[in-house]
Amino acid sequence: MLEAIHLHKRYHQGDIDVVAVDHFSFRFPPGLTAVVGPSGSGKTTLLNLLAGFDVPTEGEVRLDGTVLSRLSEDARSEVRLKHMGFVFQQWNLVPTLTAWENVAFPMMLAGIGQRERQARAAALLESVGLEKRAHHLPNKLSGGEQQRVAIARSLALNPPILFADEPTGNLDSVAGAKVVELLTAQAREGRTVILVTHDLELARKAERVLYLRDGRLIQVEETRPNPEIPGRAS
Ligand SMILES: Nc1ncnc2c1ncn2[C@@H]1O[C@H](COP(=O)(O)OP(=O)(O)OP(=O)(O)O)[C@@H](O)[C@H]1O
Repeated sequence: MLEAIHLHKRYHQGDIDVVAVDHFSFRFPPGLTAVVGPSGSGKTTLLNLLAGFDVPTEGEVRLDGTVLSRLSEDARSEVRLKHMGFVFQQWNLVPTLTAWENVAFPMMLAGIGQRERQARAAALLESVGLEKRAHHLPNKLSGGEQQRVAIARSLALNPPILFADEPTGNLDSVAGAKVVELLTAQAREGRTVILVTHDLELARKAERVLYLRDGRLIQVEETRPNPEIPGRAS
């Protein structure tokens, strides 16, 4: 379980202090949670704190009880490798590697043997509908296809948590809808998926929407009942 407790992040910009995240507390349950807010409201800073890329000025992020900011940077990298997957607005695929090699790459870093890498990369590309594009280089794929490769890659080590920061920002609406469908499918499988977006329509496809303003969590909207929670009407 990923949990933010009184998370606070202040930056110094010259003589002034900027509060990017202001005493944010939330427990992220499994399923799809969207984070929305205007530009500068702290969405990316929040994501960086939750993933342990950055450390808070006050407060803490706990992952299954472990406080991320008390770990060394190396230990936080290890936690990310084992527990978190990332999908960004820019697909960040390695341009000289094929779709298949891009998906297999994190598995190589994690020391997974070649046969298992082959089988898992093939299954992941199939799950995003790209088995026929496995041997294409990224520049031979459309933006939507590249993003689907990035999703397959983010799942390579089977992380329980998936962060997606504006994953549809560079895509047309059809390709964007497909990406959100894939993220929703991951959430249904029990992953904790955190989607940062400007797009309210997209956000409302999530089970809950967190509204940020000036770094503060101003509203939590439950958009649809979670069928996993007994006793709630569907
Ligand atoms: N490294 C930094 N140093 C100083 N100020 C920063 C830094 N990173 C972010 N900020 C400030 O913190 C605030 C929140 O920024 P952040 O990028 O988290 O917002 P955002 O909601 O992700 O914006 P956008 O939607 O435009 O990406 C802004 O006022 C920004 O200028």
